[in-house]
Formats: sequence, structure tokens, C-alpha cells
Amino acid sequence: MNPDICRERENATFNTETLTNMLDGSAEKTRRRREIESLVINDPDFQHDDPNFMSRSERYDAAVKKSSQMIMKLRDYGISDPEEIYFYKRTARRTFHEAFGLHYTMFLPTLYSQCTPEQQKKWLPLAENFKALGTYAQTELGHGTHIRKLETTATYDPSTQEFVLNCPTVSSIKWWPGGLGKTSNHAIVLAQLYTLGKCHGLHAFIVPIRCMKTHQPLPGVTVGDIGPKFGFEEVDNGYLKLENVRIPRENMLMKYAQVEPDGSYLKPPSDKLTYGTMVFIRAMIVGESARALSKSCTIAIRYSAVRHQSELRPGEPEPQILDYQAQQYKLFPLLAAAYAFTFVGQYMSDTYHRITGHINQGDFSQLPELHALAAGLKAFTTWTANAGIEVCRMACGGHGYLCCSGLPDIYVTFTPTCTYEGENTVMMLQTARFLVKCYRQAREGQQLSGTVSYLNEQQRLQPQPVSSRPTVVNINDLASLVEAYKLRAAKLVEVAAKSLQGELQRSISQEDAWNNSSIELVRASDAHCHYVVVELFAAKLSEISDTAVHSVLNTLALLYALHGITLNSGDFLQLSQITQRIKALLVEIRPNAVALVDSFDYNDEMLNSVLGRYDGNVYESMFEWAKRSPLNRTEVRSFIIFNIIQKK
Ligand SMILES: CCCCC/C=C\C/C=C\C/C=C\CCC(=O)SCCNC(=O)CCNC(=O)[C@H](O)C(C)(C)COP(=O)(O)OP(=O)(O)OC[C@H]1O[C@@H](n2cnc3c(N)ncnc32)[C@H](O)[C@@H]1OP(=O)(O)O
Ligand SMILES: Cc1cc2nc3c(=O)[nH]c(=O)nc-3n(C[C@H](O)[C@H](O)[C@H](O)COP(=O)(O)OP(=O)(O)OC[C@H]3O[C@@H](n4cnc5c(N)ncnc54)[C@H](O)[C@@H]3O)c2cc1C
Repeated sequence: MNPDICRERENATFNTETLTNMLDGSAEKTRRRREIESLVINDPDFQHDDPNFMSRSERYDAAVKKSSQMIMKLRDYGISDPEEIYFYKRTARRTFHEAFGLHYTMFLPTLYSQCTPEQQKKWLPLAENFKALGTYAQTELGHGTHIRKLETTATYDPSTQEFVLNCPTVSSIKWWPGGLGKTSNHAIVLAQLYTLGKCHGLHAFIVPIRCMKTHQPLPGVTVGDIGPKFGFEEVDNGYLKLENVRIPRENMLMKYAQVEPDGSYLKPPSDKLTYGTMVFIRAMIVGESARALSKSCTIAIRYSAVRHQSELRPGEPEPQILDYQAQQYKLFPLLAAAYAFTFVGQYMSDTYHRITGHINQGDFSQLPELHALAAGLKAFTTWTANAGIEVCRMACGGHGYLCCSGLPDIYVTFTPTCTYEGENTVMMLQTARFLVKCYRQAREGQQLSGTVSYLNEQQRLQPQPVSSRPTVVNINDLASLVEAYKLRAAKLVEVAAKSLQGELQRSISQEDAWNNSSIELVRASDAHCHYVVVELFAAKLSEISDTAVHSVLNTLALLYALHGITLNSGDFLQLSQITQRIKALLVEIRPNAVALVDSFDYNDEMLNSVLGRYDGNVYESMFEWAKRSPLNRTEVRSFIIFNIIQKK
């Protein structure tokens, strides 16, 4: 064990196991998670070479094999709890996505949430036993964001009680769905529903695309892989062109909207229920932001504890780079964000399941807030985590740029979360739409609830414009900082609403007024999400009984909130002493930095990083890894070079 990293662990002021238990929910949950992870770690079937040493085709084949192995092994172990399946899978797939990913994350959830009981009786056994292997085909070449303009059509033929599916133009070809190119034999296809000559907008259909026996494309189906991408090399994101493909009427997902045998259309309680799977994934992505950022912090902080470089004081030995204030200022606010997002991810998941429970009982009243919260927090946390992973990579110097550091793979796998499941700017604008509506309701005296109730509070407290009030902050008190973020959010929502109002008074259209206020609208949503994160971090602290853990997390929460003020100082009165306070907090966190990342409890296999190894022996393992590179399988690789060198 590296002596530096041993010393770091000896210097910690809290018990990492206590914090790990808290993050898992209990000591028993920690035990069980580790037990499941060890099933993968100790399984020779999952000991394979680094995918970075493989070609794209090899990576895809290996991913399919791994997905298949996981299915068999989970059955053999009798593991069926969704959270335990997730622990097993994330250990096996390490930093990469799995070939059957979309089947689990979108195809099955759509069947669960949008099929009638009769349809579930038919399709769930097929899908749960992987006879029907599916994806979620919504995006087209011409449209990803603006789904009301998707062009694929599903036209009902009452004479045969079938839907006829077509991609009428090049721009209507389905493009991007994960697992579509080579893996899936079915797809949930989002298409414009036409019946009795009328268009009823976007609806979901189960479409067989490959023969379940031969896996060959079915008649009228053109399907394939869209080619290499920035990352996601294990995933066959694909294209799908449908030409007069006929499916039975029963293949339209009819939990909410129906087409009768004669073609008559029964509309849903809300036309946004078709968008439900997207809200689910957005909500879950918040937790993924926390995991990607916490992994990156674990790698960068452990490496920073064992890396010695440069000279702090003449004549003294080279210090650990973690002792540089600049290195701490890079990494510790990200560490704080990783903890903040861990708690927000738990809150978002709980809120999603609570509200969808009400929706399943027919209460749709909280759907707008769920949509706004999931959209905003997905954008806010992925933007922060995305940038943070890069900071962690660069904080590791040259070795961070090696694939064996794990950071490039974390980055290329995570970065599309800023785009897929709702491009982040578009999501922030969706949240702003909800905030402006709530602001107007508060002005009219309506009582708001949930995460926007502060808009009532600000109206009641002082009638004058929020923006005219000074932001007075007690920089040592988290509650005071929460208030500052609340006031900032209220101020920026008011600024956005007034910008819209001003544009409208210039008698331009609502749509142009909206577009001309987009900067303020996005800033308002960002401020709202930032307040929600700080508020939830503070609320979590009140649940922690262990004084040592409470103290170290309180320090992180203060750092997160104060650092956020310095990043947005224009919205707060830039309090000169904040920088000094941040420096003092960095010093406070320094002895606990390694223990704080240890508490995330990522085993080496899942971290997949020679820099972030638990034992800190980075150089030895880097050298061993490099020697395994395929280029090193022969001493002389290119005889052309050999001949040139030999040429007299
Ligand atoms: C299980 C573990 C999972 C972990 C996750 C980890 C990894 C990820 C795994 C898989 C993902 C892999 C790949 C990604 C897959 C995809 O990308 S699938 C495709 C995703 N595509 C999108 O997200 C499209 C984005 N665009 C939209 O959602 C919509 O076009 C829009 C931007 C929301 C606009 O919709 P539109 O119908 O035009 O509505 P408009 O803006 O006009 O607003 C009208 C009202 O409707 C409300 N609304 C909009 N959307 C929703 C919704 N989803 N739910 C509820 N309500 C919604 C909106 O608020 C408006 O309400 P008003 O009251 O009128 O203001
Ligand atoms: C790795 C990956 C996996 C994917 N998997 C799937 C999948 O499984 N299934 C699926 O259906 N799709 C999938 N997608 C597609 C993904 O959902 C879309 O790419 C995403 O929704 C963004 O849409 P777009 O590509 O049309 O971007 P665009 O909307 O064209 O974005 C381009 C720019 O336009 C801006 N813009 C667009 N509209 C507005 C607006 N109203 N106001 C202001 N600015 C705007 C955006 O902010 C952005 O800056 C995947 C994509 C990726 C990268």
C-alpha cells in the first residue's frame, strides 16, 4: 500500500464506513451491495482485457456477450431486486454502457408504464425473457428535440385493423436509438397517429423489426448501425427506415389513448403522458451525474495524494500535489458537488416514484412540476458533472489523458447526457416555462407548493421588486446561504418574467418575446435548480446523527454553496471575505479528502483506473497496463520502419 495514501487514511477525522452506510441507506445495504459486487469481481467470466485494446466490432461483440452472461448469471443467483440488479450490472459494465442498455432503461419501462393490462400480459413475458429485445425509437434524422414535428406516420387501416408505418422522407428515418442497429428485434416507435383521416399527434407503437428466429430484418424494414461516435463504442446506435410496415391495432400502446376497431380515437387524460419514459430517464440521470462525478473525484483525489511534483519550499521534498491550494480549489468543490448530487439524485428518484404513483391513481396534478424538476435537474447536474470530469482529468496531468486513468472513458460515456433525453438548454427552457407560470400565479395570490413555494414567500415578505433587495449572507451559516440562493432564484425568475413582459409590451408575439428572453429564462432555471440543490444538501445534513460525519459534510456543503456564489457573483453581492472563507474551508477539508472519496466505496474493478487504485500503486500498474497494449504484442511492428532504419 502506498505510504502516502495510508497516511491520508490515518489522518481522517471521521469513520468512512459510517458515511458509506449512510450513502447506501444502512450497514446491511452496504453489506449486500458489496456482496453483489463481489459476485462480479470474483467471476472469471468478467475478467477481460481493457476495451480500449479492442476494435469497435470486438467491443460490441464483447458487450453483447457480457449482457447475455449477466442475464444468465442474475437468474442463477436469483437476483431480481431492481436496485441489486443495478449494482451487479454497474460493476460488470464498469464505465461503459451495455449492449442491451436501452432494452432495460427505455423499452421495458415504456411497456410497464404505457401498456394496457392485456398488452402487458402479451409483451412483458416476451420482453422480460429477452425473446423481444427492444429499443426506444423516437429521434429522427430531422428531429430530436421538436418531437411534435416527428414525421414517421402510423396510419390506421380499419379494413384490416392494422396500423401502416412509414418513414416518408429521408429526414424521417429513425436515427440514434441505442441497440437499434444490430441488437434489437423490436422497437417502441413514436409516430404521428392518423385514423379516419385525422392526425392525433405522437403515439407509441411496438414494432417488430427483425425476425425472432433468424434476426434478419423483416419486410419493409431497413436497419443498421449509424457508425463510430465520440464514445458509446459498445452501443450500436442505429437507423431504422419503415416502408409500409403493418402491425396489428393491438400494437399501439393504449393505456392512455385508444383506437377502436372502427378507427375511432379515444384521447388520453393528457397528451404528455406519451412523454412519460423521457421524464423517467431524466429523473434517473440526476443520479448518474452524481456517480460519474464521484468516480472522477475518487480517481483525481487519490492520485493527487500519491503524486509528488514540483517544489513548494526550496530544498524540501516534492510535495503531494493535493497540498497545492490550486489543486484543492479545482477538486474539492467538485467533491462537494458529487455529494450534493448524490443526495439530489436520491430525492429526484423518490419524487419521481411518489408522483408517478399519484398519476397511476389518476391524479395528474403534479405532472407539470415533475416534468419541470426532472428537466431542470437533469440539465443542471449533467452540465456541472460534465465539466467537472474534465477538470478531474486535467488535474491528473498527462496521466489523466491515458485511457488507463479511467477518466477519458468516464467523460466520453457521460458527456452525451447533456444532449440525449432532452438537450440541456431545451430542458432548462422547459423548466423556465413552469417557473414563469408559477411566478404569475404567485403574483395573483395563488398558493404554490413544492420546490416553487419560495415564489409565494418572496411576494409576501416584501412587495417591492425582489431585485432591489440586498443579499446579506452569513457565510458561516448554511441556512443563511440557502436563503441567499432562494432570494437569487426569486430575483432571476422575476427578471425573466419581466423581460418577457417587456418584450410583449413592445407588441411582439408571445413566441418572439419568449425567444428574446431566452438568456434570462435559462438563467432563472439554473438559479432555481442551484437553490434546490443547496436546499436539499442542507436538509440532508439535518438527518445525520454522527457528529464527525455531520461536521465534514457541513464543511462540504458550505464550500459548495460559497463556491457557487463566486461562480455567479454577479447575482450575489460579491462578498470579499467569501474567498478567504473558501480558502479556510479547503484547509479544513484537506485531511479528509481521501477518506471522503473512499466513502463512495468504489472497488477498483468498477473504477477501472490505475490512477485511482485503492492501494495507490499507480506507476507500477500503469507500466503493466501499457505492456498489455496490442501494439506491444510484437517488438517490431512495422517492417517498413525497420527497413528504413536498416537502409544504408
Ligand atoms: C434505469 C436507470 C437509468 C439511468 C439513466 C442512465 C443513462 C441513460 C440511459 C438511457 C438513455 C440513452 C439514450 C437516450 C435516449 C433518448 O435520448 S430518447 C429521446 C429523448 N428525446 C427528448 O427528450 C426530446 C426532447 N423534446 C421534448 O421533450 C419536447 O419536444 C419538449 C421540448 C418538451 C416540447 O414538447 P412540446 O410537446 O412541444 O411541448 P411545449 O413545449 O409546447 O409545452 C406544452 C406543455 O407540455 C408540457 N410538457 C412538455 N413535456 C412534458 C412532459 N414530458 N411531461 C409533462 N408535461 C410536459 C409543458 O410543460 C407545457 O405545459 P404548459 O402547462 O402548457 O406550460
Ligand atoms: C449517445 C446518444 C444516444 C441516444 N439515444 C437515443 C435513443 O435511444 N432514442 C432516441 O429516440 N434518441 C436518442 N438519442 C437522440 C437524442 O435524444 C437527441 O439527440 C436529443 O434529443 C437532442 O435532439 P437533437 O439531436 O435534435 O438536437 P437539436 O435540438 O437539433 O440541438 C441542436 C441545438 O439546437 C438548440 N435548440 C433546439 N431547440 C431549441 C429551442 N426550442 N430553443 C433554444 N435552442 C434550441 C439546442 O439547444 C442545441 O444547442 C441519442 C443521442 C445520443 C447522442
